[in-house]
Amino acid sequence: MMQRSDLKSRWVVLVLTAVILAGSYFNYDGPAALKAPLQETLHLSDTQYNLLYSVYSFPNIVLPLFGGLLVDRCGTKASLILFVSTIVLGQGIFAAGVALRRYDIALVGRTVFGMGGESLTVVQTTIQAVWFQGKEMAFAMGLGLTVARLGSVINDWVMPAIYQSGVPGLLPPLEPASALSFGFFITLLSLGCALALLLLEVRTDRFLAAQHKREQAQPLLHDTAAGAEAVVEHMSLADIQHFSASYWLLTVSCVVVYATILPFNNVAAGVIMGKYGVSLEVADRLMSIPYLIAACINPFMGTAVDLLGYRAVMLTAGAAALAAVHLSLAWTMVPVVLPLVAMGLSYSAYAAAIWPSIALVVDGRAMGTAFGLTTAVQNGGMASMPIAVGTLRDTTGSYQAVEIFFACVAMVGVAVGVALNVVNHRAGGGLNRVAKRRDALEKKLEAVIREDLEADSQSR
Ligand SMILES: NCCCC[C@H](NC(=O)[C@@H](N)CC(=O)O)C(=O)O
Repeated sequence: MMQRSDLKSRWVVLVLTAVILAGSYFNYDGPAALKAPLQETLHLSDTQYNLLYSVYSFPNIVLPLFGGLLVDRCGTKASLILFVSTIVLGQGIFAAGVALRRYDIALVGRTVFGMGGESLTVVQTTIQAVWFQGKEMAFAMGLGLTVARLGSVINDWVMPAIYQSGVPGLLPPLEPASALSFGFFITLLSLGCALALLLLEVRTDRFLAAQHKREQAQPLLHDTAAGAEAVVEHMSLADIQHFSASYWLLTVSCVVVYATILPFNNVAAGVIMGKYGVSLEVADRLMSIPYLIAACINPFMGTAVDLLGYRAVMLTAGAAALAAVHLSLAWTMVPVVLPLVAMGLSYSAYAAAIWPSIALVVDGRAMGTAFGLTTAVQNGGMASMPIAVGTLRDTTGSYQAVEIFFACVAMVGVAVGVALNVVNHRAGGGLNRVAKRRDALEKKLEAVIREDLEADSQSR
């Protein structure tokens, strides 16, 4: 039966989903690019400024799970429009709050933005998984992540520039709300792409339904259907208990390994300055190396995964390399560029393997819930990591203990990866096989069954 992944329009879907997420990542990092002007304009302490990020993160320890359930129950189309509209609304409220010099309104804006932001990642990943299943899934997810991360990088350049010069005739200079209003226009661009995607999905539904009808009209498929209607079961929270051991191991791996990458970025400048004695400006530039490297090579890592498989091996190797990176930052004085480049490579390898793996170990109707649950648990890890890191740094007075801690967490990721390889091997080793080959095998099997049924119906 023809599927979405057989259609050429999947490449349009890839572009649209990538731009949608880039709009979200662009605005997530908005406060960081405008830290000083925001603190000055709204008279914010460091704690109040950090709260702009905490109110984004904390609800997301739970929300993406329900976001994912919504994706499975109501479909990707409705969920996509809902989550993109939520980030538009959130960014609008945030910009208005800053324009009105109302910190409370700004906080409400960031909270609403967060309610859409992470669930948007879930629906975006689900859409890519559906459109690229058995095809170039890891490449598509890698390219999507690259574009999204570019959204963060562009934000770092564009926001301060708009703050300085405004937009002639439209937005006044030296006003943080101007830059944030520009961010609001970017969310409108995401909404435009979401609407275009909605149209494409509706047309695709019609096309595939017509195609399906035509296939059912063939005598063979009358036989297989035997007059029975396909039952579409709806996903419920209780169905989570049926997720496989591989899924749970992937989720634990995602929490621990991501906890050694993204939260490291928050303290990277401090680690580099403390250890190598460079200025804040130099440390800021150096700390962008891992994300830049990852952004450049994500699509290639994705292609490697699509062509070779070895997902479980790759995510275990990624965790091991991250442990080595953190140990070298704790105990050696190698030029700092080396561990930072190695971190970018390992992050990219890990990300290329983990997200497509989740799509492979769950049933299609549970995909949104599975991505949602993993994202929710992952956010739990990322919300608690800064607290652990801050406490370690305050009690020991140095970043060495922090780096050893990061390395230990990465080693837990290695142990989970080894367990995943064993469990998955016992279950047939699907994670380490090439998805295309699985697809081909399934098609071969389908053809054999089809031939059998045809022979059967002729002999009757
Ligand atoms: N299509 C996969 C998208 C996930 C990419 C991943 N993002 C996350 O894990 C987010 N849930 C958390 C975050 O962005 O902070 C990434 O590697 O950025």
